[in-house]
Amino acid sequence: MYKIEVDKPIFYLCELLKPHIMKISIGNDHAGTDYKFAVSEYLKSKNIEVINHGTDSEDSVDYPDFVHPVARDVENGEVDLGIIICGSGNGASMTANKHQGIRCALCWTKEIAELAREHNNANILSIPARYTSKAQALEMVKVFLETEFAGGRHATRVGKIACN
Ligand SMILES: O=C(CO)[C@H](O)[C@H](O)[C@H](O)COP(=O)(O)O
Repeated sequence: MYKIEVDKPIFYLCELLKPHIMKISIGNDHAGTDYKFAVSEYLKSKNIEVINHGTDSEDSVDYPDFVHPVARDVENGEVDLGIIICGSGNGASMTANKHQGIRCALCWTKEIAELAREHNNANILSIPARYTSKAQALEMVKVFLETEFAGGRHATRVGKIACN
């Protein structure tokens, strides 16, 4: 029986070189407040710093007011990724994608969230709180943070998204 010894120094070096998601910007409208708190708690449990742009209440608000700050954080490189949460996710992702440096993905399954990172190098996840469970939302956040962009043929395509 052959026992494969993982060469420890190399193994740990590879782990160290993996991009660590250390800071996330998050924003939501009144339909996403409850989910925002659950997501924030999850992120903090993973030692990820959370920049919370609100809203923190369930009083009716206008989602662009809470999405633009997240998009600015991401495109300015102040955070690693962004998360926006509202009822359908549509208005929030439309708002975020108005920003030049943003590729915001509206996701409703963990598979779609995984592909948003792997194939599209998405840098903001838009969560439809009224159409996913909290468990699904947390699964999507987990896979969104853990999945790296595959590059290759996908990089060529992502490079063609921007229109002047
Ligand atoms: O599209 C939206 C914003 O991204 C969301 O679905 C909003 O949460 C929704 O439009 C809010 O609707 P409400 O009737 O004012 O609660």
